[in-house]
Amino acid sequence: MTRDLTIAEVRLTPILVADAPLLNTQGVHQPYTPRLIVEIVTADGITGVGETYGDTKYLEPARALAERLTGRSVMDVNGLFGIDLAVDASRVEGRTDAGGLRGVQSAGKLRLSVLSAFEVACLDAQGRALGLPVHALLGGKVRDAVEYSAYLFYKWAAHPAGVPAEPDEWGAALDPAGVVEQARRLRQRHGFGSFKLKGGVFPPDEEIAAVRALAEAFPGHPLRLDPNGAWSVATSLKVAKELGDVLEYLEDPTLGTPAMAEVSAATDVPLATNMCVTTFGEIKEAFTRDAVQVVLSDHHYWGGLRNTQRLAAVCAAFGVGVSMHSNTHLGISLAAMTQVAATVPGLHHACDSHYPWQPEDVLTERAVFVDGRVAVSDAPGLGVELDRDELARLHRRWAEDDGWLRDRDDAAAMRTAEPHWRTPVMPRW
Ligand SMILES: O=C([O-])C(=O)C[C@H](O)[C@@H](O)C(=O)[O-]
Ligand SMILES: [Mg+2]
Repeated sequence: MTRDLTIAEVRLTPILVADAPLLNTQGVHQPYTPRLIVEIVTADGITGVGETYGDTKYLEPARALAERLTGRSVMDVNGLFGIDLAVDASRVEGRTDAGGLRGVQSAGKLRLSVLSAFEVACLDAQGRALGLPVHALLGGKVRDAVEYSAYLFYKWAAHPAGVPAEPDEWGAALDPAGVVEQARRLRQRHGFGSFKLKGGVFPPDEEIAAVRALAEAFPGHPLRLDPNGAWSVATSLKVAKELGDVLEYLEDPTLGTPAMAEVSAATDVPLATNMCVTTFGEIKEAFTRDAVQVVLSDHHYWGGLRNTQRLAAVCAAFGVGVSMHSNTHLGISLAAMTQVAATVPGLHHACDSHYPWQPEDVLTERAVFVDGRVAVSDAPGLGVELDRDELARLHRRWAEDDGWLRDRDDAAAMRTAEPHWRTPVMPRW
């Protein structure tokens, strides 16, 4: 049967999803975070879905792109990336994003972050039309399940008093015992075998103590610590020395490729990054200086699933490991991450995912972790179905917001509890 894969309609639905009071070096997560759900509908009535950041700066170019897609084919993904998509560079150029902790912002990265959701939606639609899973469109899976790590956060028991929020079931984690307890619960619930602690929140000695406590509680399990560049070179080396025997890798201990290269030259602990290598243009300097040993890809800002595969190929050529970074995301993105991760031969580290922290989703069925792994779906497309009632409910929440939650800002969220808080000057320690 011949199908008409012409794009007939594009639907964009910005939503606000509940988020826990997770701490990072910039501040704390807001009680709700913006995401954008993209639906691409073909003339035949097949709908493909994608997901990306939902802040205003992403919504504006997403709307402009959506308007230009009708009449094109969902098969024309190369053409999609050729569309001249204007983004307002003055909103991003040279700035660090206010919560995402994904390195320096640029117009190019913003553009790719938008395009990635459309690419995923096109691939989902293609797969549904052809009766093939997305991994088959990407060359085929090399594994049947993708391993994820438990993403541990220092956190408050609740969002600040007076701030509307959903109930939190996890409690506080503000010291080594709290971190270990959180790790135990995440492992119990999802079977995770490796653990990543989001650091840069407390002075390094406290975070070293938390990682030591994890090593005692989970002997032999891979551990990572990620302060998002909050440390100087000297502090990074001190932490590397003290934790070298238990760390799988240290993630972005310090900011920028030159400083990472200095740390890397003086320690045997592998360094991972989702901050100094975030675009193809940043690879050459980082790899030739041996600044990083593992790149944490993120299909959102690397520009989709095919670019993730390209990144993995470049990493393989340089003998650099590859794994995946995560921001707050829902099940569409988890499905996309799992589909592409299934196709990457040299994926030797468990991927990051915030998904366990998201009590809400826009899918009819939540993704499940078994032994810390998500099974690779062989159903057509991404293998997920939208829950339209839930999508509408989360969109209403976005529509009714007065604007303060529509742009993620972890420092602003922190100020609701600590009015004098400012985004810290780096390095903090
Ligand atoms: O460096 C990382 O792994 C991240 O940036 C992940 C997230 O942004 C995380 O730190 C967060 O959401 O607070
Ligand atoms: Mg990181």
